[in-house]
Amino acid sequence: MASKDQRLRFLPASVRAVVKVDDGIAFRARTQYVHKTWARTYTSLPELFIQPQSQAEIEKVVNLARKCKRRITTVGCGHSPSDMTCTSSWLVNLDNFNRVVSVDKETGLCVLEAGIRLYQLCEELDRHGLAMPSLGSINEQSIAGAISTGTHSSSLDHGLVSESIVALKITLADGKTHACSPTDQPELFRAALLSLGGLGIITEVTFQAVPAFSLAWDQTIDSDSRIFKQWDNVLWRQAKFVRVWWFPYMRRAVVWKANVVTSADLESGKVKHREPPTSYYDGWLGYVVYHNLLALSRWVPRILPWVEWFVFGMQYGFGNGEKTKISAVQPSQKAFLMNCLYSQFVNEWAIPLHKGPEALMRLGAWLQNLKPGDPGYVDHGIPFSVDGLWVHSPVEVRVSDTTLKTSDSQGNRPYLDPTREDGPTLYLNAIMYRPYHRDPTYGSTERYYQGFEWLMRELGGRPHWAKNFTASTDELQALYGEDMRQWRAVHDAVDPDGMFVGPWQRRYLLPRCVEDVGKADSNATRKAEGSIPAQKRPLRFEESGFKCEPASDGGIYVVGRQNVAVEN
Ligand SMILES: Cc1cc2nc3c(=O)[nH]c(=O)nc-3n(C[C@H](O)[C@H](O)[C@H](O)COP(=O)(O)OP(=O)(O)OC[C@H]3O[C@@H](n4cnc5c(N)ncnc54)[C@H](O)[C@@H]3O)c2cc1C
Ligand SMILES: O=C1O[C@H](CO)C(O)=C1O
Repeated sequence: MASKDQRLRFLPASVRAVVKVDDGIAFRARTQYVHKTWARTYTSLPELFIQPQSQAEIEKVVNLARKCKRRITTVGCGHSPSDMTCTSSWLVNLDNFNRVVSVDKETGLCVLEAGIRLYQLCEELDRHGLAMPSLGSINEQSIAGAISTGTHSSSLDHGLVSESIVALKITLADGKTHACSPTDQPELFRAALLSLGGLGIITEVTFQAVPAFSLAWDQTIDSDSRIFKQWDNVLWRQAKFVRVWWFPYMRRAVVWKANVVTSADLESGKVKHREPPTSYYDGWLGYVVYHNLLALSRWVPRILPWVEWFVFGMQYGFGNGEKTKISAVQPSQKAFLMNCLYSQFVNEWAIPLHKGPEALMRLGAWLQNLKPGDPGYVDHGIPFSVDGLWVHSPVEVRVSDTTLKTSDSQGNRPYLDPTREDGPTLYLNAIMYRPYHRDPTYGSTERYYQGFEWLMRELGGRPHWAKNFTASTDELQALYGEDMRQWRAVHDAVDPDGMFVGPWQRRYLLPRCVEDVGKADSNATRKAEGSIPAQKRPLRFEESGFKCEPASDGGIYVVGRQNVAVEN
């Protein structure tokens, strides 16, 4: 193992002098760590990568950062598809602060160190006859990362993952760890429940688990017109968990639905666990075929409607209805999971549930360039050309209802919750894959998302924070109104010097700020934004004072500056 001096040898001498002081508490930091997001879409080179193993070590990191005037970004496992975990300053990761502190089998309340991954949590809960009430598509995320972005599953009986958090602890810029809950510092609690890394380091959560359960699920494929007819009364209420993948060119959709199997039925043997049927095409072959067809479509994008027909026909069947049905019975923590395939861009918005058929019909009419008289034609109204635009499949269609278990009055609704406060929410997630980590045909993702976002905005949508949306701070302020002001008020009180404001947080959460722009490094003097010569302005993300360059292995290299968190 490299000595501490070796691990820190690339630090500026002034910083090295501060972090080397031995006070008996470990500082597990190293330089030259390359941070890549899961999709390898974004890369950055933090000055330090730090993996603390105890609360005291976490507090020490914050105190040292303050002394060294460094900003802190926290990363879970980097599964957020955006550059929200990219920094050139200090990157903190709690993979080694991931224990289960306590489990109460009777109440289901568990105290967890915040770095625990969801798969570790599910395994640990299962040992105690407990489970997470619901899961999204994967179980890789850290619990802190999942709640911090508003991660959700698909069920009208559930809201965000954060609705299962009944209390938490967060280490703030003062270097102290604060406890909060709906009754203890409720403003801090509501701000921290969905905080996008911008408040402090969440170190511990109290999680409400439920008795372990299995799911009996089935999956069928049908035409979207039939699905739209059932939308309001049947589709989303026919089972406890329902999720849909919509194929814009074939105008078909896969409907996956699952109900809880009673433990009595499992114990008596009336219902038995069984895996779904597989065909020769599932698994490796289907994975490789789709990947290579997507790669080919980078050069010949017009094959994409055919690829959609072929790939999903091979996987789910070319017909519609009952004959396409498959089913299984699995423990919940397995049944929820799906193979999310390849590196991807994802742009997901939350709109009112009842607007779903309109949204998909208009999106379909736009993407297919339908004309009056064509089957499925509606006036989409999207003011962007679709000429030469071909997109990937599917669009994920999911639901939640955050009004059942959270509210302002109960003190547990996150200020930055993007879902509806007046009823069920529909999420539409537009996926564009990056085959072999290469972007789709030049400009196609941007144009797809331009049209998609325009429609989502028109239908009253708000973006999923983790994904690849475009919105200005002013727009987000308008979309969240008083809630955004409340979040900022908490932020300004607990992090007045912006220690936890990385480039992403600056870009989206705080009012346009001139202080960073023009700073080349920590010694640079402040400049008013207006005084920066045009040619020196970074091309993208200019309000964050960062620039982004193409990375040599695909994706974007986020180049930052060692911004000081506190002025001398
Ligand atoms: C394949 C795939 C499938 C996905 N499926 C779903 C899905 O079904 N539903 C859904 O809603 N989303 C989904 N997502 C998005 C994913 O759930 C979120 O991006 C989640 O935040 C990732 O967790 P993470 O641990 O990787 O966090 P990161 O991406 O590392 O971080 C996310 C945010 O949390 C902050 N953060 C992390 N740890 C802490 C901490 N200890 N204290 C304070 N802040 C912290 C970070 O600073 C950052 O702002 C999916 C993403 C992928 C790549
Ligand atoms: O962001 C996400 O990626 C997967 C889809 O591939 C998923 O379900 C998300 O949410």
